[in-house]
Amino acid sequence: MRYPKSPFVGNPGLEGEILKVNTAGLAPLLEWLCLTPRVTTYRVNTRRTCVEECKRTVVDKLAAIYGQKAPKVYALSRLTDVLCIDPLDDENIRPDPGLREVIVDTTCGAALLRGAHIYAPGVLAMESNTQVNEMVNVFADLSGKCKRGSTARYDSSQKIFVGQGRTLMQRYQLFNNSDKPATGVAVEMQSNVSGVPVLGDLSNSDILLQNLPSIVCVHVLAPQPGERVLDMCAAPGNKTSHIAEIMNDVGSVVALDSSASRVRNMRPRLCSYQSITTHVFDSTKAAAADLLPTPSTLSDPPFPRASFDRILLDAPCSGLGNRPQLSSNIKRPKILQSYPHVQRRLFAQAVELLRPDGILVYSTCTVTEAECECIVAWALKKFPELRLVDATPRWGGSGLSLPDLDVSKSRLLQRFGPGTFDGDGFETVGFFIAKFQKVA
Ligand SMILES: C[S@@+](CC[C@H](N)C(=O)[O-])C[C@H]1O[C@@H](n2cnc3c(N)ncnc32)[C@H](O)[C@@H]1O
Repeated sequence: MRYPKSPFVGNPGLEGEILKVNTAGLAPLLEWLCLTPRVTTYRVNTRRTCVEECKRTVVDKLAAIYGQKAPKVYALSRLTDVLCIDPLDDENIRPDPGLREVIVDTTCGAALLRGAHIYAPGVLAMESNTQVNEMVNVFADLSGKCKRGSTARYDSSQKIFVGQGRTLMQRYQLFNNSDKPATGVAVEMQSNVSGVPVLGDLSNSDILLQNLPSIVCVHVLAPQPGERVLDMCAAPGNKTSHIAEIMNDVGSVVALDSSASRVRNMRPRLCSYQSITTHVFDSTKAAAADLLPTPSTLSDPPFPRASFDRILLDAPCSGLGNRPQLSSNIKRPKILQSYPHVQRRLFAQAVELLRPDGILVYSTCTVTEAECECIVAWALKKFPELRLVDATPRWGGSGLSLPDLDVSKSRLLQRFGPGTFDGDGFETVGFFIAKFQKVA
């Protein structure tokens, strides 16, 4: 089967929700969402190490796997904490008819195309008699109809070839019906059709696997040592740690998230930063108009008005910028329509909490007008005290223009989408960044 040209096959109602004004861009956008960003990026914790040091480690790992064919690893001239890994040159692999098959769902398939291995919960089906250490063809099931644990070959026109791997587990370990589901790598990928090197995730306290726009986003916020910074929707904390690193861990970074389990999971990773405090808190209630700033009111949410120098609102969103998207989990327009409501509520709190002259960055990992440019247009109308400022450093393209957001304003935004290459010429996931300053 051919790769899909839209993550919403057969769902025109949903497609219609994505770009309502700039409809000419819709078809290229949908096709682009299905494709894999082929450059892998890591953010380097420059408080602990440097890009050159990490580069040496990654180069050695790649050489051990790919020898002479190892892809290029390089730093970026304008972002001093990013390490990039190019795709392999000649990945033109096809399914080998002599091999047995493993089937994964589309979420797992997307991760494999970006260089991951298959973890046990990701395996939907493995043919009977597959042995440990056996090479297998790996397919992703686009239809969602493959039965978990099935033993027969999954004959479907709706499966796409993703790559080949070597099994580390057998069927009885994967589908054992016990209270303790299997964990760990089930199939170690050897190759994939995207050509993204199969490294798994090398993240540790020195480097973090992170998409380039997420790294750019915190540079746009540009926090300064000694400042008081609020990260309103912080979990899993990837941008929170970046904020603290740029501030040299000096000042105060307050990380809020409404999900208790997500905060619990991010705490161990953030506890080595002196400047970060984390709270389980609903940020739609983060501002308390009647509080005066005192050491105690500043330490726990809700917070007094105008009590932060900078605020990052990396809002909950439809996540449609994630690439590749072989088939979207969002099936109904109503779900898409629900996000702007909470985004506006969070935004209104951010404006209250920001001090005069302070900086607010609004970002999403999605591509819909309603969650990106429309929120900016709404905010500029609703809060005359805000002015839009240039979202630099710039790696994505301009925002889209709308009837109430002219080109002079949309140029200040940063949208990562089809055809918007960053300075070094590679494509990323979809993302949106807007930067505001509160007029004193
Ligand atoms: C896009 S994720 C944030 C990613 C994070 N900034 C990072 O880079 O690691 C959005 C987060 O918003 C949280 N969230 C949703 N509604 C919220 C609310 N009302 N208050 C605080 N957090 C909320 C979700 O639990 C989720 O963790």
